[in-house]
Amino acid sequence: MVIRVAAGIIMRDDQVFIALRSQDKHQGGCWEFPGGKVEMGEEPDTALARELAEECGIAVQESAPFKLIRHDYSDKSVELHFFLVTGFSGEPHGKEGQEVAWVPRQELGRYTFPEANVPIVQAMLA
Ligand SMILES: Nc1nc2c([nH]c(=O)n2[C@@H]2O[C@H](COP(=O)(O)OP(=O)(O)OP(=O)(O)O)[C@@H](O)[C@H]2O)c(=O)[nH]1
Ligand SMILES: [Mg+2]
Repeated sequence: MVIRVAAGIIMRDDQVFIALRSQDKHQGGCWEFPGGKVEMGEEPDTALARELAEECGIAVQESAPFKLIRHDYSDKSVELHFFLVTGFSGEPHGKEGQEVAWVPRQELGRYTFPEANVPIVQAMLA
């Protein structure tokens, strides 16, 4: 079974907002682009808006599909719909208590992301 996920690369100026996945989660201890599972019958962009409101307390106003990545971890397979989020209201924060950071795009390589995110980080560094 493939798990569909929507995740947002939240950008302001040349900085990207990332969050730390808690240890008890899949890929815990890795940094992530905030987001979560697409529910049954839901569109990825709707899931994105819902998840970013829940996890970061923002309302998405401008987003565009960026990359679709299929990845098989040893324990699960994911289909990640990454969106570039360039317009939002509210100030992104760790609404669920997660550690967060604004990172200059060129410095994303210093953070450990899940394996599936490697092409995303590479694209951001290019
Ligand atoms: N949000 C997010 N998930 C990612 C990224 N990269 C990546 O491989 N994933 C994987 O995608 C899956 C979805 O993640 P999630 O745990 O955020 O889902 P969720 O918010 O609905 O969480 P929940 O099930 O704990 O309520 C996880 O298996 C996670 O490891 C990423 O950049 N952002
Ligand atoms: Mg999540």
